[in-house]
Amino acid sequence: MGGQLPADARRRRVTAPVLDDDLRAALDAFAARPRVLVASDYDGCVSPIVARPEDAVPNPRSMAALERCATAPGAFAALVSGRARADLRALSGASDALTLVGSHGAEFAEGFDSPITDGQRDLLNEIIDDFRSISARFPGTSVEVKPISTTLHVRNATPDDGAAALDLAETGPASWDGVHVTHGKAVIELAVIETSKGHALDRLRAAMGVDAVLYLGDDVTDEKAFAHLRPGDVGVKVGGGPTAARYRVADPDGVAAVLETIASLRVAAS
Ligand SMILES: O=P(O)(O)OC[C@H]1O[C@H](O[C@H]2O[C@H](CO)[C@@H](O)[C@H](O)[C@H]2O)[C@H](O)[C@@H](O)[C@@H]1O
Repeated sequence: MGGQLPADARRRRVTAPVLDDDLRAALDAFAARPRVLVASDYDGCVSPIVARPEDAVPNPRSMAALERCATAPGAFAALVSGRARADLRALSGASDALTLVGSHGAEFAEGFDSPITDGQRDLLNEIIDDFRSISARFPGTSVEVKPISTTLHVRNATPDDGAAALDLAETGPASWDGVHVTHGKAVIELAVIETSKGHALDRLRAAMGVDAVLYLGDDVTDEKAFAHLRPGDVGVKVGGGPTAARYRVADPDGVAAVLETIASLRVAAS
């Protein structure tokens, strides 16, 4: 039939998106560096975006590839997520070989750099109360509570209700002193300390002593990570939208293809 791909190519498209030549060349060069860190965002990258945050299961191909990277000589692997670190561990099922950073880059295995003050704890509780009042008014919205932040989810609300709920959050607690605002996919998130996935990558780069970093991300918060990449690093934006990343894949299957490629190259090299 005119224009139809051969059966093996159709199968390949479903199971393994082909990486474009520029990205494939960048991955080859990256994998040849002596010490590397392979890091990815979780939601929208290793896991597809789903209706309920608690249902965000990982793509097993991506997790297997990350685990292979983590145990290959000279390679490290990390998940850097907006999730609470404990939730990230539970959802991803990551082994201890993987480095997990939660709370948008602020929460490491050792905890936070400095514990939040009593004043910040009170502020967080006020924001949570306000979010809960907003959520009670708009069906389909929900509130996620994390160690230093809270998220108002509107994915399951009608467009009008979602917009109204977000507007109340913006004009309410998002405008309070000491509150740090992150916009995401059908969410607004308010934190009581500043967070940065870019600073998290800097810290991992120094601690691991790596020559290059690969980072995959799909959301606004990942732009802080892309902004901290250096020559020889590889930034991969997942999906559409403006980005500072040089490369792009379409979706979590593309993420799996990137991670499997790096894992195979590193294992083959060893
Ligand atoms: O940095 P990430 O790992 O990408 O985390 C960002 C936020 O992800 C979660 O929310 C997003 O994914 C949900 C599940 O697919 C989806 O329902 C929601 O609409 C998305 O915004 C998570 O719940 C947040 O806490 C993270 O900050």
